[in-house]
Amino acid sequence: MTATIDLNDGTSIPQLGFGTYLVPPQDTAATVGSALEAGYRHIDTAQMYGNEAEVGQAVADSGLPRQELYLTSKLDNGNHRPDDVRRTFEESLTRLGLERLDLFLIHWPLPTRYDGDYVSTWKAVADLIGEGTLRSAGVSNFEPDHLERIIGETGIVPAVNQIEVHPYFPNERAREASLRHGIAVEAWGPLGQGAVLGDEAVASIAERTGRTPAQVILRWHIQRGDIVFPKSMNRARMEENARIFDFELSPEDVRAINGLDRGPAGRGGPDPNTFDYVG
Ligand SMILES: NC(=O)C1=CN([C@@H]2O[C@H](COP(=O)(O)OP(=O)(O)OC[C@H]3O[C@@H](n4cnc5c(N)ncnc54)[C@H](OP(=O)(O)O)[C@@H]3O)[C@@H](O)[C@H]2O)C=CC1
Ligand SMILES: O=C(O)C(=O)[C@@H](O)[C@H](O)C(=O)CO
Repeated sequence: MTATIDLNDGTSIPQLGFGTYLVPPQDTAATVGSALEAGYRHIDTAQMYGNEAEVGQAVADSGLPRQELYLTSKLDNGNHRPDDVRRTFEESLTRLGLERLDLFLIHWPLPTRYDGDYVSTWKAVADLIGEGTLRSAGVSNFEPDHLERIIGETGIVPAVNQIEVHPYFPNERAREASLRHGIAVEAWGPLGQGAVLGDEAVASIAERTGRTPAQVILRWHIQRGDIVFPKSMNRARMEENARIFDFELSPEDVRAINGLDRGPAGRGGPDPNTFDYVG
């Protein structure tokens, strides 16, 4: 169903996955189960989403061999203190019913919290590698300055940076800073959390190519080399979002979608420089 992307630590990740933000816990086992049936093998969750246990339930119920699956979770904003990193990572493993996670990310840098000390948090996350319980360590919502600090002060380069990326907010500064360090880019909100789906330019490309707007947008991401995990609670849309490896956008279509960039106004989510929410 999908291509894979090689990470800088020698592992690889399926380029297409399934997102679980705002999938309520009571619906998660069925929704993720449906995504696994539809062929998804990469699931993105987070401590913050409150649905790790139900993701784990879907994985167990699927009967799929563990090595066929790629599972990511993220450190919640209240768990940045180094002592809390290991403890809550182990709690995530327990909730997920796993012996090993494929990827664990610092969810937000929280530069205005914990005295701005996300460097110690990064060191604690990276230290989890090598104990057999985590394959790859990364970050999320890290801006160029945050990346420079953690790499400069620890010498450890994250495997991925999961950032907001979509046609209205291609986030080129953070994307290029990541790629310059060999850090793979995971595009969260690849459909602009729904906002890009009604775009006229996208609709006209969709009509001409016989695809849907979601497929056109997701294909644009794939051709850029970004890792995506669209979320849908609808089985038909899950299947639609996965049928993106049997066509190609022309250079003209790619240029037209690149032209939808709205600059900073296109950002749909919080600004990582100021976001300091701790639940
Ligand atoms: N690291 C971070 O800070 C963040 C990470 N994420 C991760 O990224 C994932 C993806 O981002 P997300 O915020 O969910 O937004 P997406 O860009 O994936 O958009 C999801 C929305 O689009 C709708 N949708 C999906 N497919 C289609 C389709 N084919 N046609 C029409 N509508 C569609 C969904 O509705 P419906 O369910 O009804 O189909 C939902 O409303 C998250 O689920 C999460 O795992 C997200 C935000 C922040
Ligand atoms: O979904 C995530 O992973 C997030 O971090 C966001 O939901 C973020 O917390 C947010 O948008 C809060 O309004």
